[in-house]
Amino acid sequence: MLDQTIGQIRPLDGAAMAAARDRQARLTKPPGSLGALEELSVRLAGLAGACPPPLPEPAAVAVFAGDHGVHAQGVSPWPQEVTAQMVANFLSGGAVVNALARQVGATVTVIDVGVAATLDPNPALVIAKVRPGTRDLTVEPALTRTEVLAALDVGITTAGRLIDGGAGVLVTGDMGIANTTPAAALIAAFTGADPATVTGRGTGIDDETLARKTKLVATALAVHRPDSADPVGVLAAVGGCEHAALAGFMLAAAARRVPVIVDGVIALSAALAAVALCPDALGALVAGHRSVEPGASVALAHLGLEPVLSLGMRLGEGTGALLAVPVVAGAVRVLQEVATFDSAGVTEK
Ligand SMILES: Cc1cc2ncn([C@H]3O[C@H](COP(=O)(O)O)[C@@H](O)[C@H]3O)c2cc1C
Ligand SMILES: O=C(O)c1cccnc1
Repeated sequence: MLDQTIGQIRPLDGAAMAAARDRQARLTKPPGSLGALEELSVRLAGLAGACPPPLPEPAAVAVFAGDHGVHAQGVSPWPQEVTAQMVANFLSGGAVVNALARQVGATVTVIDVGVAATLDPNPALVIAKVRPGTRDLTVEPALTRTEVLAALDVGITTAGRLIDGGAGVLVTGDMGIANTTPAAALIAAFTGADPATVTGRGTGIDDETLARKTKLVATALAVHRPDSADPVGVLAAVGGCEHAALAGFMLAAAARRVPVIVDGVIALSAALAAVALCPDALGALVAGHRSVEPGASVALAHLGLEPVLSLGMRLGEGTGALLAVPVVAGAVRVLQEVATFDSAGVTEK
């Protein structure tokens, strides 16, 4: 599915982007007065191949859940069983992602792509477990290449289902205790940044644990020497099931020319993998927010994306990206509905 998906991804449509720029200049407002909304509307026109593009709604967030062998190294203050417990919380509607999804009218889909525990059957849970938790990336590859391809397929299938079900914009979500460690390793591998500049406190670790976590990321890179020209190999060496699934999810959105709002450091590490697999996938990505996790800013800079929001958030689950949904929709609605100087009879300067 990966090759087929990548084969469908095309660059942004230059004519639609030019039409959107031209229209932004004729709307009844001083040119440039909508700041980043204007360039956002231009990109969305380029993605849709139409000016104006369709409203990016309804939104659908997919929360990919997985566990991590590196948890055994004490990189997170939280026990591994919290991953499965939070999945149950998502399914009963009690997590932050559920509240914020309700706020913006988004559906929440939860996918077990690699949770260690066997989860109770629930009609609302998609079980697509590639393996029950990854291997410890500080001693051996976290995943095999075959497992990475399977997880990429889970993301591709999920995006396809949501788009077929009518979603106009996709939102990335993640759950996996310890998953900021593989995220940091992926960001270092794809950007070449130093482990110390990309490793952060995750759910809230003390100075001593942060120093150890940073060393573990450096060890993983030294053990595997991941080659950024081989993104599947990088995901296998130092990634996770949810990271790979998120990369597939973004690629499938790009293939279907549907925007995908990217959440925090886990999603951004996956975005680096997606763009390494297919550079034109970048056109479909909207950075929802700037997580305070340091690797997030390194990844954003590498991708050349300016986030919509900056709220000092560091939760994951898709929460920051969900809050950006109305802003992204607003950028399109302006292009669709605002009168031009000509049509409204407003005098230009
Ligand atoms: C109750 C709870 C809810 C969460 N929701 C998202 N995360 C976030 O924190 C985890 C990553 O941080 P670290 O690498 O430090 O473990 C992931 O599960 C991520 O989604 C949560 C974490 C916890 C504890
Ligand atoms: O950036 C994030 O999304 C994030 C940060 C810390 C822990 N979990 C997620």
